[in-house]
Parts: sequence; C-alpha cells; structure tokens
Amino acid sequence: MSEYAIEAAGLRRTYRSRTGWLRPQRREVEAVRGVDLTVGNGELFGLLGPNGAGKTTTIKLLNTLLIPTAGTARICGFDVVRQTREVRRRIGYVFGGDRGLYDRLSARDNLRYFAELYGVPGREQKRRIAELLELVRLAGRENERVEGYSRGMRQRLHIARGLLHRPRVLFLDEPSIGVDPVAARELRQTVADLAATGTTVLLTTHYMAEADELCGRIAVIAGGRIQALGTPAELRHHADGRRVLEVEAYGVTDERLAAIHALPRVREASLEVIGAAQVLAVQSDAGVDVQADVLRELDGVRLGRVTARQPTLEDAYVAIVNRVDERRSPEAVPA
Ligand SMILES: Nc1ncnc2c1ncn2[C@@H]1O[C@H](COP(=O)(O)OP(=O)(O)OP(=O)(O)O)[C@@H](O)[C@H]1O
Repeated sequence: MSEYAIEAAGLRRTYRSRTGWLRPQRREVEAVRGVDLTVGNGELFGLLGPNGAGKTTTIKLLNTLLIPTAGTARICGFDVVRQTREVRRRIGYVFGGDRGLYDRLSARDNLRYFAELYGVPGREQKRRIAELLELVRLAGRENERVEGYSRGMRQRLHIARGLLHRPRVLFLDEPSIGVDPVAARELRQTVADLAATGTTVLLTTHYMAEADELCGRIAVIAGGRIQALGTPAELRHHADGRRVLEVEAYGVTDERLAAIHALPRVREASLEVIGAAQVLAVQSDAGVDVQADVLRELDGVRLGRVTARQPTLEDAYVAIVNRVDERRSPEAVPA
C-alpha cells in the first residue's frame, strides 16, 4: 500500500472559455496554480478557502473529473490521469446540496440502487447498507421516502452513497452547505465517525470552525495556491502578536468596511453576518488600540457590544486570505 492516500505535485488547471457574442473573447482563468500536497492514510484533511479559491477544482483534479493542465497527482499510489480506473475504484465523491438522490424512493432503496450501479456484489449489499445506515445515523428511518428528509439527513445519505463501494479516500465537498446548525453538528459527528473507520477524508469547507473541529491538518487555499498548511494550532500562529476589536453593528456597508481596513494601524477588517447583526472584527498589532479610529468610521451606524479579545483561528484565516488578496494578480487574463 502506498504511504500516502493523496499526493499532488505542481498541480495546475486553467479553464479556457469564450465570453461575449458580438466580439467573442477568449478568457483564461487559472483556477489552480501549483498545488503540492500529501495526505496520509486515514487522515482527515481540510481544504479551506474563500469563494473561487480553487477548492472544487483541486478536488476534481484529484478525483479524475478534470485533467490537470500541468503537474501530477496520485491516489493510493495510482496516477489520476494514467490509471483512472484504479483511482476511481478507491475513491468516493460527495458534494454539497441535495441533488442526486431519488426522492420517491426510501433511503434503503436509494442505497440499493446505487450499490447495484457501483457493482457492489449482491451478497454484500444488505450488510453494507445496514452498516452505512448505522454510520450515518439513519438506521430506523431507512424505509421512509427521501422526499420527507431534512437537508441534513439527505446529506448524510449522500455520504452513505459515496461509501457503498468501500472507498479508501472520500472527497467531501462543502457537505454542510445550506444545512442548519443542529444538522451541521450531526453531520460533523458523521464525518468524525467515518474518519474513525480509517477512511481518508478530504473535506472542503468555507467554515473555519468546522475544519478546526474535524481536521488533523488544514490547507488554506486562496488564489489557486496553498497559502498555509498545518494543524489548527500551527495555523493559529498566523495571528500571533495581534489583538482583535469586535464590534456588533447593524448596517455596515462595503465602503465603510474598506475605509476601516484602510486605516493606518488596522491590519485586517472582516465582517460576518450572525442573525440580524453584523460582527465586525478588526485586527491590529497587540499593543495598538484602534477603537477610537474604528468608531469614528462607524459614525451613524447602529452599534451593539464592543469588545477586545485574543485572536482565534478564524482571525488567522482572515489574515492568511487577505494577505493573498492584497498581492494578487488579476485572476482572468484575456487570451
Ligand atoms: N468550468 C469553469 N469554467 C471557467 N471558470 C471556472 C470553471 N469552474 C470554476 N471556474 C473558476 O475557477 C476559479 C476557482 O473555482 P473553484 O470552483 O475551484 O473554487 P472554490 O474554491 O471551489 O469556490 P467555491 O467555494 O465558490 O465553490 C473561480 O474563479 C471560478 O470562477
């Protein structure tokens, strides 16, 4: 058995497309710009990054759905371009959202159908399906039609589907997208249980908290490149020596956020929407108090609590990703 479940070296992918009708222009988007990565057998590895960072493209290169423009990748030692069949036998792919299941069928019948499709031998099907229903905590609900399932239950059923043929490596692309917080917690439990069975999991997510809770190591990807890679504790160091001012607000515009970010002693400024409120997090160097400057920029905006706190992993993530935005070359170049 290969030492690594996933290996990527210099992986690149450029999309070429045409835009415009009257004066068509060829455009190239370098979605993945040289990714080097190794994931050990049985690891639960997170790929984290903002929209358009290149996460899905990276996954599709690794799971043989896209061919790399350059570079190589191996799954369990098999080359994703030259040994696709060997690779496909060893991988499962589950993506977010709730398409791809048969609503009129029960969970069990969905799994039976896909087991047939994936060539799971008849005598094994029953046991495997029962095992998986147990793993994704749908045992007891397996005879109900999927149309009555919540999003979280559907997502867990998707995971079961992706595991029917006992893949060594499971790609989980944004599993918690559109799922409510309680269901997301159940989903995280399923992913943790799955990793405990020894399956290697590559998980992509927008949510740092999710990656922090689940993953042994995380790669932060932005602008098509890995910007930082390590355990959650190691990544946290990217915000060492910072302090964070947190302001609850209602109605901060993009312009105001940009103005705060541009303040001379501000290192980062980010905005998160939590229910009806916005939470503005402003990073500065540890010894620097930017509160007065920030509040001046927020003049006229309704504010709630203002607190100073130590940086979290989320702040480290913002620092890593913003660093990229600042020095980023244009993403699309006319061909
Ligand atoms: N089929 C395609 N044709 C052209 N450009 C594409 C295509 N798919 C993705 N892109 C572009 O490639 C870049 C990376 O996209 P990708 O979907 O890999 O990012 P992502 O990190 O998965 O983002 P998200 O979190 O939004 O899904 C983006 O700029 C995107 O617009």
